[in-house]
Amino acid sequence: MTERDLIPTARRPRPRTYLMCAPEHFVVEYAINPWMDTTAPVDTDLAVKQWDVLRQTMVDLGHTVHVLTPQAGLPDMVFAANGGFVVDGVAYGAKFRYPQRADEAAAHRAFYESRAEYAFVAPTQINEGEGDFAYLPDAHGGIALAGYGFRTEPAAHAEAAEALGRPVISLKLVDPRFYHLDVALTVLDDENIAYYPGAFSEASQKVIAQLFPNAVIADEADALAFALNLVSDGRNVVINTESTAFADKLTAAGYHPVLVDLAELKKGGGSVKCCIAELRD
Ligand SMILES: CN(C)C(=N)NCCC[C@H](N)C(=O)O
Repeated sequence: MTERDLIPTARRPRPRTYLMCAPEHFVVEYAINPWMDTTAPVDTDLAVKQWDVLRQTMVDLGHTVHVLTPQAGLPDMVFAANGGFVVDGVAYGAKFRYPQRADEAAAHRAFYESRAEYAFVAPTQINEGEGDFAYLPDAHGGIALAGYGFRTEPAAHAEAAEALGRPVISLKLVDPRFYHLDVALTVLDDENIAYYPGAFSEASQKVIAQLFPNAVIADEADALAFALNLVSDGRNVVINTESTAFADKLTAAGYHPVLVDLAELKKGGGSVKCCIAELRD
């Protein structure tokens, strides 16, 4: 028996393909979420160094990382998870809520359209990609979870269901500090999640509890540390260094946390997951 045989099947790592974009032009010059303070200094060089450690960490874990070319004038482009939602090679494109980020959508679209393995579906409804969509291939036959309330329109959930041919469960976000689904809920493996209940309406809390009775529960302090803005390959969970308390909860649940410092990018209102789109092809 090998060490791998001792890991429950659901918690075995699976090699993934990711899309990232270096924060070469990262600054906080507008405020479109409660974390952004245009008066606080930002060290762009430090942001690039921290991002590169994250990119290298994903490569060292055995994953494939594609990178987009960063564009001047698009300081939030580092948050590449917002550019689309890809399931089984179908890339449902993003349509950003705020004009400051609108031009990022074209860069993501060009990436998908340049690669034969993806079929791009242009959105008509406002949606911020994996910021508000998550996918679990082995839960309930393969379902997407989708947030609304701050950024993505509920109509985009129906559009995504039509584009991807998967059920999409709409969940209402109610706390502006957790303005995207991916700062309130995360996919840990192909069938289970972690989430902070207080970020959701009472009705949505009931929906999540019914679908995921074994979910790992985060508290407010975990959520404020952006602990849920993590990326898991099913076993290795890449999470920011501020989230040690939640990392301990993940270890207790059988996962393997890998800590990465992304403090500079938190000034833009994002962390690990925001920087990484998963390309499920
Ligand atoms: C998962 N992702 C991508 C996020 N949660 N995104 C962070 C976006 C931050 C940006 N300043 C904004 O407010 O749009």
